[in-house]
Amino acid sequence: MHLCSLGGAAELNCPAAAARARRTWWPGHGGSRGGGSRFLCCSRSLSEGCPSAPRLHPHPLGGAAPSGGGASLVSLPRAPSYTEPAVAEYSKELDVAVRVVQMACSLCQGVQEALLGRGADQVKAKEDDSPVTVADWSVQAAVSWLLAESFPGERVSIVAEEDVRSLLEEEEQTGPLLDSVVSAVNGCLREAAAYGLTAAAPPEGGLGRREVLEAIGRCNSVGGPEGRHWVLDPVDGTLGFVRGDQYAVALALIDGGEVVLGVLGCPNYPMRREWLDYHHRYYRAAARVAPAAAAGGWHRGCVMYARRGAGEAWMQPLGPHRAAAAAARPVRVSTVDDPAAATFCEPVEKANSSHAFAAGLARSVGLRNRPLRVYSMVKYAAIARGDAEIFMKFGRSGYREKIWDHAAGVLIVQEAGGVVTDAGGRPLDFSRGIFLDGLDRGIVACSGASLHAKIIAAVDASWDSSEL
Ligand SMILES: Nc1ncnc2c1ncn2[C@@H]1O[C@H](COP(=O)(O)O)[C@@H](OP(=O)(O)O)[C@H]1O
Ligand SMILES: [Mg+2]
Repeated sequence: MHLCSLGGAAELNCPAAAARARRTWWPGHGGSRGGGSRFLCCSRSLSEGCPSAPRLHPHPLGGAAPSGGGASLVSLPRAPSYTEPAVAEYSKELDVAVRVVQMACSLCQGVQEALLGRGADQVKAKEDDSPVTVADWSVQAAVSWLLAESFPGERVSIVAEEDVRSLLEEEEQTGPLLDSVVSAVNGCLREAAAYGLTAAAPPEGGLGRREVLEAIGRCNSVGGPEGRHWVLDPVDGTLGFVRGDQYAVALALIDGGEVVLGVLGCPNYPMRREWLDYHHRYYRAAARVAPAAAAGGWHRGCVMYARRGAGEAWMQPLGPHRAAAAAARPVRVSTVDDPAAATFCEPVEKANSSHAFAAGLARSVGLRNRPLRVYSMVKYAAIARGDAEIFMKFGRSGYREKIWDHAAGVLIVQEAGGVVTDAGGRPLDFSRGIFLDGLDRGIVACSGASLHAKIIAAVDASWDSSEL
């Protein structure tokens, strides 16, 4: 199946697409019913010789419910089944997940802005000393609520990082916190219509303390090999978040132990690579002086998403649904396979991954570029869209990686054409519950098989002499 571009010469030249457009018009990709859409499914394959078929992939959200801004995703009828069954699988889940992550990113942006203005007293420490903020609990509550309301009648299982107990303990020790969370959650849910999730809007008056606590507490699933489990890291890279730097909102769906869809919201990772080197505070300052440039969206972050087996991954800018979906585009890993030209990513914090071991590997493989040190799963996003070629993580011995720190990013990289395994070259196993148990030494994500093979061989060659 291929797509014809709606509204341009391609569509006019394609009778199959035009006829289908008259019969069943669905905005495959974020357009309104009145026009402005980019894609329309054409039933003729490339081999059947549609003269105008550009080599475009159908957008993965195309087979789901209509995506006009303000429409209720859940209450409107499903799109006609022009997509093949395999392609349509999980399309509603992916559509909802993208909208939910968009809303969560918007919530985070508000909290981060306030946090940077107000200072460190807004940042709390968890039992393991890692930071946590209003955003972590608020996103978890909002996502939990939105998923439950979007899939009524289903038992929605969610594995997520935060828990109610730590929120209540914090409230007891350091003062009012829950009210800030309730207010952030309601602020987020009030935007449901703008993101096309009207059916998931909160009741009049908003959610109360009890409902917010319940929503957070519902995310206590432990995952595993059976059934469906949503996997959420509400704010991945909280240290980056509190420092005004990169962080991610990560949502994945595991079905039968396999990651079947992944959505990664990266609020400070702009759509255009050339803006990457600028700190996001600079974008905001620049946007104030030149609002026209801001309207172009160059300063905003992005949301990436993929569905297992589709062989493609997509990216859209942050923002309400209609505009964001209209600006979506596919992403692909880099084609660089010469180590001398490749860039590798690693965590900023050397406590989270050995910089020394990675530097040794880089030398032995012939990587010459400076490492790209980035907080959070934004590293996976960088690989998926070709901003870097390699991501390596070697935690200290005994550290157990959690599924919410990897599930969404791994799938997006794989579907964008990359390879992700443990450092022994084996696939990551997301079927074992909360932890990525059985992981051999570390995690290696690469844009291609050749670089991946070189890194894996280098790990083997140097592991015994390392202190890991
Ligand atoms: N000692 C450790 N070793 C490896 N990873 C760790 C770690 N301590 C925390 N992490 C994980 O690393 C994540 C941050 O990744 P990175 O270092 O790449 O930015 C944290 O996510 P959270 O910030 O969501 O807690 C946390 O899950
Ligand atoms: Mg995390």
